[in-house]
Amino acid sequence: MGGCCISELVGEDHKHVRDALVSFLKPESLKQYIGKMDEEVRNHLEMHWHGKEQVTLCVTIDEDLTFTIICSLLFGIERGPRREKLADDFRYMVEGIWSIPVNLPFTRYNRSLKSSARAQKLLKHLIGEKRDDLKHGASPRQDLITYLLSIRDDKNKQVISEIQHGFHHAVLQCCRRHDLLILVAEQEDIAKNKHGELLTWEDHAKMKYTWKVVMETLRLFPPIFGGFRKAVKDFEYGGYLIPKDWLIFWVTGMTQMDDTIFPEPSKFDPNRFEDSASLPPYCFIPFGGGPRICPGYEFARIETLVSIHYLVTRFTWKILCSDNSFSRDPMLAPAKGLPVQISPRKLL
Ligand code: HEM
Repeated sequence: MGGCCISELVGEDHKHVRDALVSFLKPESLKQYIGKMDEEVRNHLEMHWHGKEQVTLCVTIDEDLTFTIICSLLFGIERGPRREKLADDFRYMVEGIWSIPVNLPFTRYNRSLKSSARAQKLLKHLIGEKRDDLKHGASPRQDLITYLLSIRDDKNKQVISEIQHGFHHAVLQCCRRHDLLILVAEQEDIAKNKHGELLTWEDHAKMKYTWKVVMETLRLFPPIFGGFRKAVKDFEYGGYLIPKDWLIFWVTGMTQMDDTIFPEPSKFDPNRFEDSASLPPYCFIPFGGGPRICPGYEFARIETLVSIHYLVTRFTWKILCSDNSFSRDPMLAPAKGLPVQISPRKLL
C-alpha cells in the first residue's frame, strides 16, 4: 500500500491526513456528488447489464461498479486504458494483503509489491496532471486528488500519497439478495416520480428501509472482518493483562453476532435498526470505531443506496446458484461469484 499508508500513520501525521480526507468525504461535501454517482451507476448498468440475460455479481475488478465510482469521483480517472491498468494492478495488490510476506519471485506477495509500485507510479503521474489542471483553473472539487492538492500546507505531499488506501475498502460491498419487498416498494416510490432525472440528496434521504437492509447485511457479513490496534498502555480486559505495545486484533463478527446485543444474531432482520441511535456504542462496527473509524462511511452509504435503487427498479432478478457460501481472500466474495438471471423491468 505504500510506505506511509494512512493505516501506518499515528499521532499528528495520522490526524493531518485524516482531517483532509474527512473534509472531502463529509456529507455536506458529498451532497454535490450524488448526481455524478447516479450517472456512473447508470453508465455501468448500460455497459455491463443491459441486453444481457445473465450477469455475475462478483466480477473482475475493472467491471466492478464500486471501482468505477471510486476511480471517477476520487481519482478523476475516466474509462479507458489507464483505468484498466490500475484495475489490474489493484487486483494483484489486494491479493497480497494477506499473503506470507516473503518476497520471492512468483509468489503472491512479490506480484503484489510489483503491482503496488506500478499503481503508485501511475498515481504520481496523475497527481502531476491534476496539479497542472489546478494551475489552469480546474475546480478543486472535481475529485479527491484535486481537492487534496488544493489544500496548501507543508505536509501537502504526504496527504496525497495516502489516498490510495480508500481503494481497498471501497470494493467491498456485500449486497445480497433477500426477499425484500419493502425495500423494492420504497425504491419504486422514489422512482415513480422520476422521469429520467438524476437522484437527489432528498431522494437518498428517503431510502430509510433500504439502509436498514444494508446495515443488517453489514452486520451479518462485514466486509472487513477486523483490524489491529496497539495498546498504548497496560490494561486489563476479561481478567487478562494486555501489556503496553501489544497488538490486538479486534473482530467485527464477535461483537455483531453477540446475542446480548443482537438477539437471534443469525436471523436477518433489518428492523433491528429501527432505532439505531439506541444501540450501545461500539456494537455495530462494520466501519470500525473510534479515532480510526472509516472516513468513507458516507461515501459508501450513498454509493450503495444509489446502486440498489437502479438494481431493483430497472431489473428483476433470480439467483441462479444454490450455493450461497462465500470466501474471504481477504475480501468477502461469494464462492460461485453469484450469477443472477436478470430481465429489464418498467415501472407502472
Ligand atoms: C462498505 C464499504 C466500507 C467498509 C465496510 C469500510 C470499512 C472500514 C473499516 C472497518 C475500517 C477500519 C476502521 C477502524 O480501524 O476502526 C476502515 C478504514 C478506512 N476506510 Fe473504509 N470502509 C468502506 C468504504 C470506504 C470508502 C468508500 C473509503 C474512501 C472513500 C474508505 C476509506 C477508508 C480509510 C481512508 C480508512 C482508514 C482510516 C484511518 O486509519 O484513520 N472506506 N474502513
